[in-house]
Amino acid sequence: MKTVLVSAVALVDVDGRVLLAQRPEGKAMAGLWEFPGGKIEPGETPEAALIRELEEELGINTWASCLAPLTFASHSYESFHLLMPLFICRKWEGVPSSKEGQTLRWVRPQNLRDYKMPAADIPLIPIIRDWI
Ligand SMILES: Nc1nc2c([nH]c(=O)n2[C@H]2C[C@H](O)[C@@H](COP(=O)(O)OP(=O)(O)OP(=O)(O)O)O2)c(=O)[nH]1
Ligand SMILES: [Mg+2]
Repeated sequence: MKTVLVSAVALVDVDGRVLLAQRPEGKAMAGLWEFPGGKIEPGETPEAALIRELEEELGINTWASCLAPLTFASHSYESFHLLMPLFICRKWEGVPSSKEGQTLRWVRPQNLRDYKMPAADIPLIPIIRDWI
C-alpha cells in the first residue's frame, strides 16, 4: 500500500486553544475536523510543506524555527497508509482565516474529543491534552 506523507500542525493561541479546521464538502473525509496541513510534495521538507500549506489554507506565515515536533500519526486507511508528523506552533504572522472553504474553530484541548476527527487523529488527542 502507498504511504502518503502529510504535514500537520497544532497551532496554539495565547489562551492555549488549538485550531481545528473542518474539511469542506467535496473533499475526502468532508465534515471531519482536522489539524491544518496537507500533503508533502516530492523534494519538500515537512516543515516547508507546512509553511506552504498554512499560507494557502489559512493565510498566515510562520518559520521552520517556530515548528517543534509534537507527535505523529501512522494509520492505514482503506486505500493508503497515512504518515503524518504533527508539529506544534505558537508563533505566526497574521490572523488565521478560511481560504479554502473550511470552517475554523479554536478548541480547548479538553474539548477536542467533542469534534469528530479522522481515524488517524484519534490517538493524538490525549497526547495534545497532556502536552499543551
Ligand atoms: N491536514 C490534515 N490531514 C489529515 C489529518 N488527518 C488525516 O487523516 N488527514 C488526511 C486527510 C487526507 O487524506 C490527507 C491530507 O490531505 P489534504 O486533502 O489535506 O491535502 P492537501 O491539503 O495537500 O490538499 P489537496 O491539494 O490534496 O486537496 O491526510 C489531519 O489532522 N490534518
Ligand atoms: Mg489540507
